[in-house]
Amino acid sequence: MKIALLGYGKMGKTIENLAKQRGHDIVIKTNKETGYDISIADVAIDFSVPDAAFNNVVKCFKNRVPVVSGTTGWLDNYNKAVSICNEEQGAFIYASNFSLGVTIFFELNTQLAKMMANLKDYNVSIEEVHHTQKLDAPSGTAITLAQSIINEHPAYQKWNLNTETAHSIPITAKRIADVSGKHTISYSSPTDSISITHNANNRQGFAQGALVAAEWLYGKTGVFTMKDVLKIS
Ligand SMILES: NC(=O)C1=CN([C@@H]2O[C@H](COP(=O)(O)OP(=O)(O)OC[C@H]3O[C@@H](n4cnc5c(N)ncnc54)[C@H](OP(=O)(O)O)[C@@H]3O)[C@@H](O)[C@H]2O)C=CC1
Ligand SMILES: O=C(O)C1=N[C@H](C(=O)O)C[C@H](O)C1
Repeated sequence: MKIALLGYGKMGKTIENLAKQRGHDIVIKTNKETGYDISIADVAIDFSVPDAAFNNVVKCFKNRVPVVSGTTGWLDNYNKAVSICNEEQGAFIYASNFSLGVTIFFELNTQLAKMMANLKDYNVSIEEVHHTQKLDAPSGTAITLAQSIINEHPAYQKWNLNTETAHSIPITAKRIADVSGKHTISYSSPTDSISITHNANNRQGFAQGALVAAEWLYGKTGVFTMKDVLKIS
């Protein structure tokens, strides 16, 4: 496939290397909003910055170029993007975390929240740790995890960053040099605790998941998730 990389930073470069190994051609790599013709690409992969992602994906929809986006911190505009994608008959996959392990971890989190829903002694908390260049906090992955718990657990209605309030899931965000991404969900009672953790050893897993998603999306129309790509029911 001819791939456009919208965002050529840490992730863009990691995806470029893996895409070449998988036999793809990189026809656009850009850190800017303008100055390229997106229609020459078979598929676009957006790992840019929160302020740019919405415009990047809309440009792809309007040019009927399927687009995979992993950029976090722009999800207030996600529903608008979905509407435009459907109007323009585009193709779109967004994931706050493309690693195959996290796609499974999201399912474990949902199942654990269901099991904990009636156990009033346990309080949940989320911790995420990332490298110091990360622009957004909490991470997109932590927000996805919190939202799934809120959907399943009657005690929680919202999440809070670095503060604890009633009916709220506390999320702690830590920034430590060179950490690719670590997420832990903990349920603690006065007598014991249960934690599940996903740790990204490097960025290869995110890149692999994004490329698998792009290969799957090519030739399709509609809005999908990684559960569709990996056939998780
Ligand atoms: N979903 C997932 O699995 C993952 C998501 N991410 C997310 O992906 C995003 C990128 O991460 P990462 O590569 O580490 O970040 P980087 O900062 O290394 O790269 C982002 C790049 O986007 C560029 N950029 C700025 N404006 C635009 C624009 N208008 N169009 C295209 N590119 C632009 C920046 O250029 P300049 O420096 O010149 O401003 C920079 O090179 C983040 O939001 C991060 O949270 C990261 C890893 C995994
Ligand atoms: O910025 C990053 O690096 C990452 N961002 C994503 C997020 O915000 O969840 C995914 C991953 O944890 C790496």
